[in-house]
Amino acid sequence: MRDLEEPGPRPTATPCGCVKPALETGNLLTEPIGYLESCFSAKNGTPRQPSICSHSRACLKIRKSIFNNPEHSLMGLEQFSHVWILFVFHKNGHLSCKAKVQPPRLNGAKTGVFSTRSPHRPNAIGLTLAKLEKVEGGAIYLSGIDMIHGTPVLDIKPYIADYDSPQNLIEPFGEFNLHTNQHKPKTVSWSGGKADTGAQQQLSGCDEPQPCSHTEEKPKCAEGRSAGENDMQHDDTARSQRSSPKHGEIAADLGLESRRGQGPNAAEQQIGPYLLEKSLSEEGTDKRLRRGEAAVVPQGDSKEVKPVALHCPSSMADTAHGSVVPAWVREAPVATLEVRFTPHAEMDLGHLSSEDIGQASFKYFQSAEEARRAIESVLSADPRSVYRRKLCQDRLFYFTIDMAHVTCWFGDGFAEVLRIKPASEPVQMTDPAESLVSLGSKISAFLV
Ligand SMILES: C[S@@+](CC[C@H](N)C(=O)[O-])C[C@H]1O[C@@H](n2cnc3c(N)ncnc32)[C@H](O)[C@@H]1O
Repeated sequence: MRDLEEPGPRPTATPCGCVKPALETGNLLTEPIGYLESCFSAKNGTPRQPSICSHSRACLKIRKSIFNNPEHSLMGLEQFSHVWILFVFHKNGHLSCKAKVQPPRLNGAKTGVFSTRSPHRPNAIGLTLAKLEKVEGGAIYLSGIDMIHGTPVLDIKPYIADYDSPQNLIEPFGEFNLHTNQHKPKTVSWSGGKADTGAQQQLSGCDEPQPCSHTEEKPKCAEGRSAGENDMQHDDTARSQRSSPKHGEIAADLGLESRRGQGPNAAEQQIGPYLLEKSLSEEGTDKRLRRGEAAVVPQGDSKEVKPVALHCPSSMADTAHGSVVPAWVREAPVATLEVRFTPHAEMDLGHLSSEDIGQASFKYFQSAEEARRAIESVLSADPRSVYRRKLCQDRLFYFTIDMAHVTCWFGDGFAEVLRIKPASEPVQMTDPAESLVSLGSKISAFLV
């Protein structure tokens, strides 16, 4: 055990001088199993979590350099409705990360990187639960994704609710004691069902917002920041930092959005750091947090998430489906936005989906309606960074989805699409030879 924890410049060398294989020391040399073809071409406008846009589409072709017969590796996968996709945040821009980050949902406040889904982490690995639309040969077709085009994918694993969802981990008879060969009454367990609204209200009652103290200088507005990025500063640069990040360019997000009618509820299946302790004999009456501290979401900038004493039941935001998440995850600072299209944008959308000669048409979406719904989902979740939301409110916002380059602006409680033009530059694959979706070859059979 000591070996594992010993720091040093040569992690593969053991005290006796022999060199351990890289795998044993955790120094895994990864090779992408494929590069994702996604309807999102850039970070800007890409949903923060897959649940935000169930219409989003992607496909992944297993590379022949991984398996001679890629289709063999996908055998049986078609029997699953959802898959976990492990991938590399290859467009992070730098390899550094900070111990504390500012996820958009915290509106400028900081929290530990490991309590977030920030792309900027010691190992830039992302995890997305996507809907598996179909398996075809050596390729899989996905929907409900939050990765950009060209994302290197490291692994695919089937989603298995029995293993992956805490609600299925309840031990109805309590823990089994190996020594006594008996079950003992449970002291640590899950509620296993939705907490009643009254309880939830009571639980959130303690989450008093902290006073706002905005002390930072107003920075200059910069275009092209990603949905997950903001310009607030971070501290505690990771020891693994390998290159200097541009100041304040660290993105952060948690983005555990509740699902909108799509597959398993990822938000509700997150195991938060706070376990619910509930004695079986006191069911429904005594809910206490057992481990760690829960968070209060400050409403101002540059604040850290304030820990709340364990005995305060209101620090626990939700016990839905046997998992617990802090209040700030659910109570986002930004409400869902109403999405409007100007008549001009409506016309643009019609043109874009028409099959007129010379007119670009969608590659991932089957109809203008589907594209519209995808655009609506992206915008209603407010894809802007905290920085843009607060300091560049009046700026136009652009993003590209499939073949559509969308221009919009944000007002109080709404987003309005002004123009939808054909994207000028077709999305390039990291490895163009691997491309499944080439221009002009619309994957109309996507959802067949
Ligand atoms: C907050 S992360 C969450 C990703 C994943 N669901 C997770 O929890 O690990 C999603 C954001 O990462 C960014 N992103 C997506 N693909 C990326 C890539 N290949 N490289 C860098 N950033 C990426 C986009 O801005 C997107 O909004």
